[in-house]
Amino acid sequence: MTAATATAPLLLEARALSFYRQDEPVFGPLDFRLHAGEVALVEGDNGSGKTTLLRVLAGLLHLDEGELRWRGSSWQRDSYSGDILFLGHHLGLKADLSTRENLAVAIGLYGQRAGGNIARVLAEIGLSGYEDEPVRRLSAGQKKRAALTRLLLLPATLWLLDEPYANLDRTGIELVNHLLEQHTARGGAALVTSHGAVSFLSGEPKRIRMHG
Ligand SMILES: Nc1ncnc2c1ncn2[C@@H]1O[C@H](COP(=O)(O)OP(=O)(O)OP(=O)(O)O)[C@@H](O)[C@H]1O
Repeated sequence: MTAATATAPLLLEARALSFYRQDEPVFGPLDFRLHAGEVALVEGDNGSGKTTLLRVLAGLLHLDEGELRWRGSSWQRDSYSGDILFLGHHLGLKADLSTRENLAVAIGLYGQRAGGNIARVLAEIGLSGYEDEPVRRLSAGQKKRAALTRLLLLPATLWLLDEPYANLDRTGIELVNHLLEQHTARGGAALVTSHGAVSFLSGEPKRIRMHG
């Protein structure tokens, strides 16, 4: 724990988490803590369970063993779902809707951060001129950017980002790091998986190792 996190509120605590498929262990037992203002890099080989862990935390898979606590209370999926934003391999975009329409759907489902503005956010994310383009006509990197706009508009405290840098060019990678910095500076936290080299703009992330 750094001096900064020593005083920051504890958001997420995982104790002896384990997950099995057909009685075969996928990961665990795993212990970690995440404070407000922290980014944790989830590390491990292909198939070590990084995506599975994020899906468990997002409430999409049932936890087999262990305990999860959120802000000091026992983890109840329904009670903190609005606090969590999961960005997975499948970006959760409707291909026939425009980027603007996709964002409106996400806001309708999860609410909107105070002061959020769709047009401004699309410009900030580098999608000016593509606001009304159906998502199926966007490049892979533009689709990733369209998905990332949710980070700017939805009100979550904990971001679960599975390979957020995939398909992004250099400015896109810097953009993700900038979003992470903004988010942690206002008390948010994030768990991030990445196979590529990650250079955080400042500081070193905490590391959660799926093996050893
Ligand atoms: N839908 C599924 N059904 C059955 N097994 C699955 C499923 N999804 C993943 N697995 C298995 O669970 C294990 C962990 O997969 P997971 O995707 O969590 O790994 P990962 O660390 O994210 O991998 P990668 O680095 O390749 O993205 C793997 O052995 C995988 O084969």
